[in-house]
Amino acid sequence: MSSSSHGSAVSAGSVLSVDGVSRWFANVVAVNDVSMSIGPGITGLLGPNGAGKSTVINMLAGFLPPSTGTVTLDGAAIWKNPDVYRTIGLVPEREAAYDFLTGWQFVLANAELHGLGDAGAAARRALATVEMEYAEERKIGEYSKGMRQRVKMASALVHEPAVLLLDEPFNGMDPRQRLHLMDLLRRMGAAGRTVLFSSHILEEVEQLAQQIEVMVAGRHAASGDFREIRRLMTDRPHQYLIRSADNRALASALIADGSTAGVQMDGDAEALRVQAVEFRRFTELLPRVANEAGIRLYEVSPSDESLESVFSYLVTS
Ligand SMILES: Nc1ncnc2c1ncn2[C@@H]1O[C@H](COP(=O)(O)OP(=O)(O)OP(=O)(O)O)[C@@H](O)[C@H]1O
Repeated sequence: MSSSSHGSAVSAGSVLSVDGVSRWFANVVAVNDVSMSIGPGITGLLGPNGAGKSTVINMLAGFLPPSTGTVTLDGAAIWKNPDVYRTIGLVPEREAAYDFLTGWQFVLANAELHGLGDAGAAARRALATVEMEYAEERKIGEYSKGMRQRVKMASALVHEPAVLLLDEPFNGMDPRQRLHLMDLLRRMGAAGRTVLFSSHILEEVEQLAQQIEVMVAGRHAASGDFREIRRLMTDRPHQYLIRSADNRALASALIADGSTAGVQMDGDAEALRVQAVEFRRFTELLPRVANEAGIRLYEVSPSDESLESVFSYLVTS
């Protein structure tokens, strides 16, 4: 189905605003003074597990009130505002336990819950959008992970919302299902919808999102397009583990050059741990210094490349 077939019901240009929002559960601060604005097109909410992504999405969907601050859609408070709910669709992370229903029954029930005039037509349209008509008579319990995701998506789309929120939608999907969903979300974004999806996988977000919001440990760590986020990540200091024919000589040559922030010897000079000041400069510097000193490099591997270390760099910088 082409995106233009949804066009009429989409009030293009919806903007979600999170202003000075914190949310705590007993003594756990899940979201800590976060402000962000999410406009039309596709935005990725990136962060490691426990960063507070689901909590933000649940507040944006009207499932959870903020403890302090405001969450609004086009200026209207979202919490306890049924008018706003009518323009928001949520694809939750958790699997709803409706395995005994067929895809058709599940999507139709959602259309009826929304009180849509012609619930049958709305359910048919939503199932066609996610290309699930072929399996609509089968029970959800028999669906693959990707099919479940699509049927959840259809039920979030029955009322043709201007805003679509998806919590970790690519979790557990195979590459083909992932491409299919990406294509679908791109069409939603191109039709003027405000699409926000969460993920802890940078590559996923890079491929799809024009705008990226990064969260770490409840805080808003960075915001921008993927080039800006990439730049923040590659400009940060990097640690490398290096083995060479003469680690001591290489250490002195690197220290003499002054472009490294620190050089440490591991064990009995079996390896070097080098703190590079800047990624690009270091990748040019290291082979040059080694070459000039006549030292053969055996191994150069990044030692702090985990996503968490990248995120914590962003959050402390
Ligand atoms: N209902 C709740 N009761 C108590 N603590 C909660 C609740 N919801 C979330 N938290 C806590 O808030 C923090 C943020 O959780 P949240 O689920 O929002 O993170 P997330 O980024 O979505 O992570 P994940 O990808 O693992 O779901 C975590 O420490 C979590 O344990």
